[in-house]
Amino acid sequence: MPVLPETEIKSLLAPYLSPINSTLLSQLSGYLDLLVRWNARTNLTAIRTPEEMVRRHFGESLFAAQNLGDALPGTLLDLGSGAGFPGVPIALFQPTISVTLAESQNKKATFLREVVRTLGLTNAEVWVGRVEGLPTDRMFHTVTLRAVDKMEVALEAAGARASRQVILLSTSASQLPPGFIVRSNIRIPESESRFLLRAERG
Ligand SMILES: C[S@@+](CC[C@H](N)C(=O)[O-])C[C@H]1O[C@@H](n2cnc3c(N)ncnc32)[C@H](O)[C@@H]1O
Repeated sequence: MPVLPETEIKSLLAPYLSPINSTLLSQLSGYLDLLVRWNARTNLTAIRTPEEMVRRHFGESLFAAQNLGDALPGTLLDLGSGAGFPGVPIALFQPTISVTLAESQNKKATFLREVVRTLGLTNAEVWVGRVEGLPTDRMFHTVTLRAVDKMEVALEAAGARASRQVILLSTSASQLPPGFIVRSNIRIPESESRFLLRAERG
């Protein structure tokens, strides 16, 4: 039995992504099952209910994927991916992008590998470790950041790896990596104070 019926996942996601195709819906359902099961024994996310996981984690990530659309070419680094947000939903939504999920905590990286394997995500790979440890010449068109602690340090690492743009899913646009300019800043649905910000290399 899935944790939530697909019809319920679809209606919870409606403010963030609509319409939603049946392949994506079934992949998200599989992802949710894994997340709930793993989260019961190892702490991957502080959000505990499946409904909130769908709204907050899947919804915000898919909202970014849909709104950025053509602005998401080539390669993407999800810095501090945690349980896969926003990188995994973006990889599911846009199979033409090659996504690297970077996560320094082993238990979360192990979960990410399981997600990639179970969902058959051929356009995603997992980097276990801090992004600062990636080969120095490894650059990405886009770097995404969501809820990463020590934002100043994370922004510097993001700026060093992004050849084109950084995407922030956060409460504030007060900080950006040096040399980047805000191109768009959209409020996330069902939230008063969370924004999807895109900043390009100036
Ligand atoms: C609060 S979690 C958020 C995870 C996810 N982005 C989300 O929105 O649910 C932040 C994650 O970033 C990881 N992290 C922080 N700095 C990192 C770095 N420099 N390289 C790789 N992972 C990092 C931490 O291990 C942690 O799992």
